[in-house]
Amino acid sequence: MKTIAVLPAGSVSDEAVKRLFAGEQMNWKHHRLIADVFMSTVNGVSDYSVVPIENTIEGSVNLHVDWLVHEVDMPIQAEWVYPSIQNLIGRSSEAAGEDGSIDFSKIKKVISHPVAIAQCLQFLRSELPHAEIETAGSTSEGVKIVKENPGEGWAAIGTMTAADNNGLDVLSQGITDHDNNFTRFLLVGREPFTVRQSDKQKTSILITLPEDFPGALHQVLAAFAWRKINLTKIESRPTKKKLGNYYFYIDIDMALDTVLLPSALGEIEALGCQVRILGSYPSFTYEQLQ
Ligand SMILES: O=C(O)C(=O)Cc1ccccc1
Repeated sequence: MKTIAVLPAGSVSDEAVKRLFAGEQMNWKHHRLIADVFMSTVNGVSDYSVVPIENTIEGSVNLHVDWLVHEVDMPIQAEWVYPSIQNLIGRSSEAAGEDGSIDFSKIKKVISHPVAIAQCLQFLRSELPHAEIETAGSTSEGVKIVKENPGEGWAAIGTMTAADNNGLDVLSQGITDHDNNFTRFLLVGREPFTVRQSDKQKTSILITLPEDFPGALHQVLAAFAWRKINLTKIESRPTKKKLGNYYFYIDIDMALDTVLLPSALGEIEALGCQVRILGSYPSFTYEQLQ
């Protein structure tokens, strides 16, 4: 049986990976922090780690991209999309106004994962401008902290599953600032993912440009363009070695063994660029996982 490292039970990641492996017997290893989720697979304790990498509202989760790029050398084996529906969770008894309805002014502190907080900023600003905001390692950790501290008037942002698991109330449902809030997750590990098949394959690469080469990025993009290779994402991130030095994180809509792609990467290397393959893997839409 395969072992999967993921943020705690009731987190968005935990709900998401259970959809990817629906119907399979797996051994789950829950970790409080994303660093521990990564290290579990690096150290051979788990077969795969689950990494939320990008969100409709927040864009890339930079901390997680940086872990993938700088801290570990573990290939991406699958990607899939899952909705992040966030809710304000606490105790109705502590948040009840005179007439029994929820009175947000009674909530003194809101605790959650930074990405979940970022997804609900407008809600927090309009409904809870007085509340202190505290970050946690995951949404489910925030909910657990609220459970463990009755009488404080604290609330968390998290999933319905976490509210149920901890016997807390949903004070406000669906509080993200935009509907259609989806998160893209990566499965990283040493072995290919074979539980499901997809007709869509993607490849992720990092490209570092040579210094003092005007037009280098243009030439890199040209190598893809004239072969009609579709890029689904390109993002620059600091190399962390020197201020102003960047690498490019590129997602390509094609498997690595498709003839055109190795030739494009060869051309890019011939320009003097460094190319690192982060993985070539099946991609699943939310609909495919129903
Ligand atoms: O904290 C969680 O529940 C996570 O899985 C991280 C996260 C937070 C917000 C959106 C997507 C993933």
